Amino acid sequence: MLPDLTALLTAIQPADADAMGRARARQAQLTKPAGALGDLEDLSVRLAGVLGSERPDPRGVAVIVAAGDHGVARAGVSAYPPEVTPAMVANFLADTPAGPGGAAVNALARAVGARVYVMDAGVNADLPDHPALVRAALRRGTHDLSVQAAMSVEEARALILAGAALARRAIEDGADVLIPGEMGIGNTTPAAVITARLLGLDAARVTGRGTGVDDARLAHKVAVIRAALERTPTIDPLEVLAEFGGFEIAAMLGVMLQAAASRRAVILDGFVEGSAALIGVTLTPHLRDYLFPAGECAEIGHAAQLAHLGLKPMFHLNLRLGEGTGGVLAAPILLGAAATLREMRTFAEAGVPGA
Ligand SMILES: O=C(O)c1ccc[n+]([C@@H]2O[C@H](COP(=O)([O-])O)[C@@H](O)[C@H]2O)c1
Ligand SMILES: Cc1cc2nc[nH]c2cc1C
Repeated sequence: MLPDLTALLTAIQPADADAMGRARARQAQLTKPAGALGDLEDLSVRLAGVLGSERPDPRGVAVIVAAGDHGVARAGVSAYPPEVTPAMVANFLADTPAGPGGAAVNALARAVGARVYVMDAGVNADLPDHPALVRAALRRGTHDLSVQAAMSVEEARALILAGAALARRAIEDGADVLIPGEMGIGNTTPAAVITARLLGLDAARVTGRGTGVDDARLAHKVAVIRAALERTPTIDPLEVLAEFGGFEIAAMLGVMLQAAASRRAVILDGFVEGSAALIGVTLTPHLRDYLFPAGECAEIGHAAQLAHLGLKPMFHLNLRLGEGTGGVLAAPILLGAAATLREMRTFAEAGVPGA
């Protein structure tokens, strides 16, 4: 394996089991009926393990939206044309009366106080300079994964490291909760190929409607995904990423790996993020300790990803947008879980009978 990526993977250690033990004990003494905070209790204990404290006090929340285009998008697998990808990057950066960015992720991030970072990981157009645009593109769009490798392993590695570098910047800027997000017309196709290969599932079980393809396009999409899977039998995670992935998927993987190496929490949005996470846990199983799935998204195949990760989503809102939107919406839930451990009093402290 390549040395800098090896160092990043080696730095990912299991979550702090002692802190989790103390957090679990503390949750049991807080002023509420036993178990009454439901799934927030487990979330708070897992976050205690990530941040190494039974009173976790996460600072900021950052969403890193990586954009990339896909050769396979020309094969008719999406309901929208690839020109949408660079146009949406401009939308993420646009001046609007409400503030910077006119996309769903911008509006939701403003609503919950999350900071938005935007990366060109390899879109199809020359983007105008913008102070908030992080340039990491090696070329414009991947090759068509149904006929050849989407990218080289070297390109995959470079994008992973670019994602990791931007995650380090977000952490330096104050983020303890990181949300990888993505924009890329066609990218539910690479996500489905990666998921089918790493989970050993048939293409039809993991191929969803993405932006909303009709039945005919869905059948064509399954055939394109089968063609990709038949091209190569590799199960090596970096090769799977290079053969079938996208530049933004590689960048999101880098965000996840750096967050875990730096002991920060990662909120997982949808199916495309899930495909990056599957590659990540195949590279290093400890990554799982740092992942917090937001909602179960409407894309079929997401449930199989979450089952493989052994992680429970926080809500079911039938989101199927991407951009990190579900992750941003989940941030207040995770921060709320931390606040219970940190700020609630115990039965003994509050003098409430019934401990
Ligand atoms: O991540 C998801 O769960 C998700 C599900 C459906 C659609 N998307 C978004 O829609 C685009 C991919 O859909 P498609 O049909 O072009 O493959 C891409 O820009 C994603 O951000 C994302
Ligand atoms: C408009 C639009 C916005 C998106 N955001 C994420 N994927 C998207 C796909 C489309 C088509």
